[in-house]
Amino acid sequence: MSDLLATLYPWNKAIHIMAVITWMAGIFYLPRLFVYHAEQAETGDPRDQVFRIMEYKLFRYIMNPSMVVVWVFGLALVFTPGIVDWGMVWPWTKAASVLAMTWFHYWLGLRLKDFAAGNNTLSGRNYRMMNEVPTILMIVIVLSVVVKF
Ligand code: HEM
Repeated sequence: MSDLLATLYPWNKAIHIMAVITWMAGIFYLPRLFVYHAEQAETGDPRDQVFRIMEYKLFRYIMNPSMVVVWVFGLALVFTPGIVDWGMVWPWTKAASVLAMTWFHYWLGLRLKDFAAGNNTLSGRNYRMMNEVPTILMIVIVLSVVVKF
């Protein structure tokens, strides 16, 4: 198994990075959709329906599958011999940040359900502020895996 993971390492990393790109595209875009949904579309308005469809499709068909692929191939990299040294700091900062990113993903899913039920209580400003969360996490993750402090 270890030999197979070592052989597949560059492929697993390539797939991991491709899935990261698509997951992050959704993670950054969905809160922006929520900003405009909260500010520009009253419940029942035709624009409300369009936002609901855009948000649902982005979450269900892009973000959910991408997140699963990121996790599967990320864990394959973790179990590849010689890749992660748990005596260093970077695997811990990366692990904490990816768990927080995953929490953020599910938090967006809950807000999506609020909009779908006409129960959104957050303002455009709230969503703008929450948009900073994945930005900070992404910076910590990339520094962790590239600088490897
Ligand atoms: C969700 C669970 C995740 C796990 C378990 C995971 C795990 C890993 C591991 C073990 C590596 C290999 C590091 C190496 O080859 O030295 C890696 C590479 C990488 N990861 Fe993740 N990762 C996850 C999510 C993410 C996320 C959310 C991002 C970006 C926002 C990300 C960005 C990267 C990048 C850019 C690399 C390539 C680094 C390089 O080779 O220079 N990963 N990941």
